Parts: sequence; structure tokens; C-alpha cells
Amino acid sequence: MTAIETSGLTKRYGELVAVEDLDLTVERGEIYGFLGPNGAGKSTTINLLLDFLHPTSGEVRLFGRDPREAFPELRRRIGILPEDATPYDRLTGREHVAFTKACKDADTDVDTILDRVGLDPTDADRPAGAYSTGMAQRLGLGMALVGDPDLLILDEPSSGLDPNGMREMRAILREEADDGTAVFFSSHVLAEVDSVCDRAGILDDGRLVVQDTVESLRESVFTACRVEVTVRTIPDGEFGLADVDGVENVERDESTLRVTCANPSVKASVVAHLHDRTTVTDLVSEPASIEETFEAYTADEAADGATTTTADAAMAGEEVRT
Ligand SMILES: Nc1ncnc2c1ncn2[C@@H]1O[C@H](COP(=O)(O)OP(=O)(O)OP(=O)(O)O)[C@@H](O)[C@H]1O
Repeated sequence: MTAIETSGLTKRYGELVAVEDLDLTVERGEIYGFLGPNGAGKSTTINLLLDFLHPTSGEVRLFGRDPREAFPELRRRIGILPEDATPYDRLTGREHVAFTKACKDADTDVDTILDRVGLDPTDADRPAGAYSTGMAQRLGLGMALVGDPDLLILDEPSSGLDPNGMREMRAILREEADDGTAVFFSSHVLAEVDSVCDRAGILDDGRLVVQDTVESLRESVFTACRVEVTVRTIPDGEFGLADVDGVENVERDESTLRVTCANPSVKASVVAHLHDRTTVTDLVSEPASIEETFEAYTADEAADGATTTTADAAMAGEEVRT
């Protein structure tokens, strides 16, 4: 069953188009990653889905219903983790979860929720004002899980979580999806979306520029990577690294070159190129940021002289801006 459906969803602030003509569907049982750089329109989209903002044009349907008419009934079926959710200073973690339970008239067991998100009883009984960012985020996720929602909408859920917390969060999202919940979460961290989502869309300047299964995106879009090479001396002047096939960007400081590559195979060419000109003393490979990935993707499309269509846009016969 379709949990989220938007058609032509648009939000303008005067001249600024925060979300433009967004067509999106998210099914129950799937985890959908909503990727985009800062200011792309992710939070605005979430606020439109939840009827916190009214669209300039277009429509939202949650479980086939117009949220404007169906809240608060729909609200009971939805768990929300807003961006930068700040708990009430004086209420304990336990009281936050109990409060959400009361608001939703849910029969959730508060201790089970606290345990599930990794807040031990001592922490759960402390005022949440003293929580670290990661603990507050765990609490926010716990509140979103109250009432066994059919749809989870999470805005940057991993912000502030350490690697352990991120792993635990991913496991919870997968359990929820396996249980039939639709999970929609926004992120600007590509690796996070890559590791947990079934499908993902990339938003840029308010427009959905790519949307596909993560498996397909991994082959076509999530290929950019970054390599940080430490060298004994950086060769003088232009030494041709930026012209190596597949090199998208080069940054340098005294002894380090940070090179964005269109795909992992380019890393070997980078090292070979440097090997002929200087001594490489260290090499660290890391995932590219969403901005780098997006730049590499759009550069590739442009270089191909491609029709610059994505899977979805191609289906719709639309051209994608680059
Ligand atoms: N109330 C508002 N009035 C005017 N412009 C706004 C308003 N809210 C958001 N915007 C603008 O709309 C665009 C999209 O903002 P939005 O917060 O949705 O982006 P985002 O993808 O969630 O960014 P981030 O990852 O930084 O949270 C931005 O250019 C932002 O400045």
C-alpha cells in the first residue's frame, strides 16, 4: 500500500522555489532515503507532508488521504522525528515517551521503547535537558516509535549519533520496515542512505533530480569517492592531476591532495599519476559527500552529452536540469 504520494508538490517563498513539482511515492515496508545538500528543500518537503506548511500548488496523500482533512486521525499512524528536535529540559526521557504515548492514546510499553533506542533506566530517569545530542536523538527516535506507526518520517535521524548509535538506528529502521512500516528519512549523508535504504531520491534546488533503487543508484550515481593522498612534496604548478580521466576536483594543502574521483577505479590512476612525479607516503580513501557525488554525477552526464535523464524522469519524459 502506498504510504506517501505527492503530485506536483510545490512550495514557493516569494521568488524562491523551495520545492518544485515533486512527484514521490513511498510504499509500506520500504525505507526511502531523501538525499540532498543543505537548502535543497528536504525539511520543507517533510513539513508539507505533515501539513505543517501549505503547498503553493500540488497535492499530498498519506495512505490515500489528504492530510489537511485526515489529521489528527492520521497522526496516530505516523511517527515523526523533526530536525534538531530539542527535548523539554525538565522532563525526563521516560516522561517524554509517556507524554507521546498519552497524546497518541497508544498502548506502547514505555520501558520497551526506552530499551529499544538504548536509553538505560538511569538515563531515562534523568531530566532530558542534560542529555547529549546523541541521547536526545535516541529519545526523539523513541518518541517517533510510540504507537507502532505505519509511517515514520525522520528528518536527519542520525545527526549527533556516534557510529554505534547509527548502527542501532539502522537496525531499528530495518525492523520497522520488515514489519510493514514505510520509513521516509532525509539525510545529507550518502553512506547512510546507501547502507539502509531500499530506494532513494536526490533533491537539488527543490527538484527531484534522481530517484531509483539504491542498488541501481550504487552503479550509476553513488560511485563518486574521495582519496586523500599525502606526498613528500607537491609538484610545482599545474601537474596535470586535474586532467586525469575521472578526476572531478583537486584540493591541496602543504603535503596533502584531496581528490574527488567519479568512480573508485580512478583512484589507481591518481596514484599512478602522482607516483611518476613525487613520493606518495600515505593514502586514505573515503566516501564522497552528497555535494561531491552530485557534482560528479552531473558532470558525467554533461560529459556524455547525455540526454541527462534519470530513471524516473526518463519514464516521465522529462529532462533533468544539470
Ligand atoms: N520560512 C522560509 N522563508 C523563506 N525561505 C525559506 C523558509 N524555509 C525554508 N526556506 C528556504 O527554502 C529552501 C529549502 O530549505 P529547507 O530547509 O527545506 O532545506 P533542507 O534541504 O532541509 O536543508 P538542510 O539540510 O540545511 O536542513 C532554502 O533555500 C531555505 O532558505
